[in-house]
Amino acid sequence: MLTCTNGMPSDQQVLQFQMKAKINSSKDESIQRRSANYKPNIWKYDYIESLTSEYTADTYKHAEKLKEEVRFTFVETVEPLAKLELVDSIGKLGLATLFEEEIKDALDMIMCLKDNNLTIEEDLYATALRFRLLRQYGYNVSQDIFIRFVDETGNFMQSTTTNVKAMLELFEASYLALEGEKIMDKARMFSTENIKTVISNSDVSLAKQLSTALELPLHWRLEWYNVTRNIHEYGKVGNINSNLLKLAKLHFNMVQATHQKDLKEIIRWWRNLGMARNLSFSRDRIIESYLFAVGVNFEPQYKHFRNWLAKVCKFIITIDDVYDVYGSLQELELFTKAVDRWDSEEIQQLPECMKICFQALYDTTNEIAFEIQRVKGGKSVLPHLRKAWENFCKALLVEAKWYNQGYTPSLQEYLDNGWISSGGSVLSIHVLFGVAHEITDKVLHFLKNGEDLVYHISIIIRLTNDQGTSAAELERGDAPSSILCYMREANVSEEVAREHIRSIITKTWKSINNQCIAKSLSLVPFAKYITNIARVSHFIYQNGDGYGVQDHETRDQVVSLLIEPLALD
Ligand SMILES: CC(C)=CCC/C(C)=C/COP(=O)(O)OP(=O)(O)O
Repeated sequence: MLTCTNGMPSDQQVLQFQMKAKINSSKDESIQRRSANYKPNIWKYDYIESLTSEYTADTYKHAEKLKEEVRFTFVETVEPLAKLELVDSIGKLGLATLFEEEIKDALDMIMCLKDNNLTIEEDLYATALRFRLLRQYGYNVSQDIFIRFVDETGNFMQSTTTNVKAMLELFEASYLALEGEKIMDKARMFSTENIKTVISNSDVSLAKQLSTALELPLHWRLEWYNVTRNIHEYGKVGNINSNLLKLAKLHFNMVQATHQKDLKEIIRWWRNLGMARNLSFSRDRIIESYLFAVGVNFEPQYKHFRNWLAKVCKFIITIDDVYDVYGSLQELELFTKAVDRWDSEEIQQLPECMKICFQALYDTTNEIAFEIQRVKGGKSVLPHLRKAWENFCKALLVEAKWYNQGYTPSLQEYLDNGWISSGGSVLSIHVLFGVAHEITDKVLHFLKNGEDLVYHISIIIRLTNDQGTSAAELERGDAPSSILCYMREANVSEEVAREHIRSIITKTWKSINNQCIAKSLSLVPFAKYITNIARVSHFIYQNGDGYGVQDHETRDQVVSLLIEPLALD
């Protein structure tokens, strides 16, 4: 364990830890390989491959009937606040993709409303809900709708604090802020403080609900990852349209059944590839990689997309382990060169497992490029995929060099490289091609046009990953993380550095909101799915290394999302 005086490691301590695990840079067999001590995979592939879930034509007919009933509920619901709550429930129950037109009609109508048409009694709650939903669906509503809750000093009025529901909704709304929106900054600080006060004075169940909200705002969460919990909560409260709840359960099970089929295919691919056997130092986490892909896009018709993305996640992690755990600097330089030239001749001098890794990356990427071409048609994507892997490996090499030299960069220097080593660009480019209907010039144009969005999403991955994994990495003596860089640069404790990193995450989300809302990028489907990458990352690293360590939230999420169907009644 790294023990620090005043919470801060000394230069000597940091160096000691880095040296303890330093890679021997010779290439002969006596090389002293490191170990990250990753535990073996916990999932029984045979069991997952044996899962069956049958949905008959009758089930589909029943779901269609329920859909019609819910459509009718949209027509019947005329009161604005009730309409907003319906749209909110539909999203939280994972049904938004079934009612896109109805949601658009409802929000178009809400967008045109004058504020005083909303229920006076629940004014702040209704206003905040309206703001959040409109921005979530890409409408550029102004922060000024909150002005009437603010006093002459610019602060939110204390009289609003008595309504917990309103405070919570204000908190959620504040995370859809754009850069420079002062009222929304005040809203975030004011609601956070008040919710903390309520937590200290409330019963266990309310305190838990509020603490969960404070941990991660809705805007940073994936609706699909929370769907079973929401179905359960709505069922408990009991004040929800029963057709909506029935449809949500049925829809969830039907989607889960398609995911199980995809997952079996991925498992077969992974087992045949034999990488887990040959690269035993690396994390054998194919199920978590598939969960990642489901988080980015769960919609059943995007089967190919999930297949490609799960493979990409798996390679990001494996290659990261090759650079962080296994390879000597000389070996990593050769590996990077091979990826750069896309040529297996370059790897002949490498250890067997690195050859296998390169060959598997090479074959899989060529296959994905070929399949994208076959399924979508249009321009060739291979040069773009290659470039993304090349940049990723080059960024990992920079980190390996820092590590070898015992060098800790400034936070900015670290981030200038770390956004690329986060894998954000590799993931985003596959998302872009994976959801496009055809690879046209317009799609390729997004590679330039969407650069800022990809950068900010990558920063979120990098920082959430560092928040979740830096403690273990520090202990192992890995390359520096953003937290260590800031601790050393600003000479502050780990706690202060973590707070600073959290504030950069909040700021980065505002830039993402700017891209998606102010520049209307959220109307482009790619942007929505690319943004989901950041949300998956928040989930995975929220309480530690949810990817590498399989005994926490990620495992529970795999079970509830991919393995266990919901009881229908
Ligand atoms: C699941 C996916 C695709 C995550 C993307 C983030 C990433 C590059 C993780 C690598 O593992 P790590 O935790 O060892 O990170 P690093 O070595 O980059 O700090």
